[in-house]
Amino acid sequence: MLSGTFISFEGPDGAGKTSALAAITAKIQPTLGDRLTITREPGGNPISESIRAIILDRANTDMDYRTEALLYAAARRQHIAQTILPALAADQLVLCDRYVDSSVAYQGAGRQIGEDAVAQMNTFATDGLLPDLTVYFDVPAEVGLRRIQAHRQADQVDRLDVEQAAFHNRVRAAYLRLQQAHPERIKLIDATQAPDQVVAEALALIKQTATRYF
Ligand SMILES: Nc1ncnc2c1ncn2[C@@H]1O[C@H](COP(=O)(O)OP(=O)(O)OP(=O)(O)O)[C@@H](O)[C@H]1O
Ligand SMILES: Cc1cn([C@H]2C[C@H](O)[C@@H](COP(=O)(O)O)O2)c(=O)[nH]c1=O
Repeated sequence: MLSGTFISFEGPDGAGKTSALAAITAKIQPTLGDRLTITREPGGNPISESIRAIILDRANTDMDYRTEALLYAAARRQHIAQTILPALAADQLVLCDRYVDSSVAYQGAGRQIGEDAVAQMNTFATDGLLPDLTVYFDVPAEVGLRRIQAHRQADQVDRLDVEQAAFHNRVRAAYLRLQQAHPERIKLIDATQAPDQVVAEALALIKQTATRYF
């Protein structure tokens, strides 16, 4: 029985998910202690982090798009089995930086494999496990890319960050379609706002869904 609460953070590159997650963790960790699991995709455990390194390595320019989609799904399956399910079974609040919506947006729309095909392929990996809440950090693609270029060292920019603007525009458009298709699960935040406001709105959504932890 999975009694915990599962919340994912989604958005285009540079939307501010990772910094918001760090700020939220600093605010709620003192209260929640070991009832809180913070994790990310691809990654979250040694096997999935190893797959992440292969996927994001800028040297892997010849990776086939379906190979890429399958590697994300493989990392996800391991993450679910080894990290997410045990945490939910232990009644924890799980906050995850990216999950299956990333595959639909990046591989389905960005790589143009097909959003339905990627969603279907991932039902095998997830066995139908979806977040109770997805906080979608919405920014125009060029805003996210400008942030990344302004703040990251050249060696921190990965294989997907260096994709062309058209790719990132397709990713953002797919996220907006997902949000419109699943408004009860996916809640949109205007992530062009100041960081403190973005964090306050994300935390309010988390508290609404995970009431009993606060
Ligand atoms: N609301 C904001 N306004 C301006 N800059 C921001 C905001 N939020 C985050 N940033 C800055 O933008 C950059 C990207 O933020 P962050 O790494 O949190 O984004 P991300 O969504 O996790 O990106 P990625 O998915 O590419 O890892 C960082 O340098 C961060 O300080
Ligand atoms: C889970 C997932 C991620 N991606 C992409 C999105 C980002 O460009 C990178 C992950 O890096 P981050 O800095 O940790 O956000 O991978 C993807 O294309 N498909 C996925 O399923």
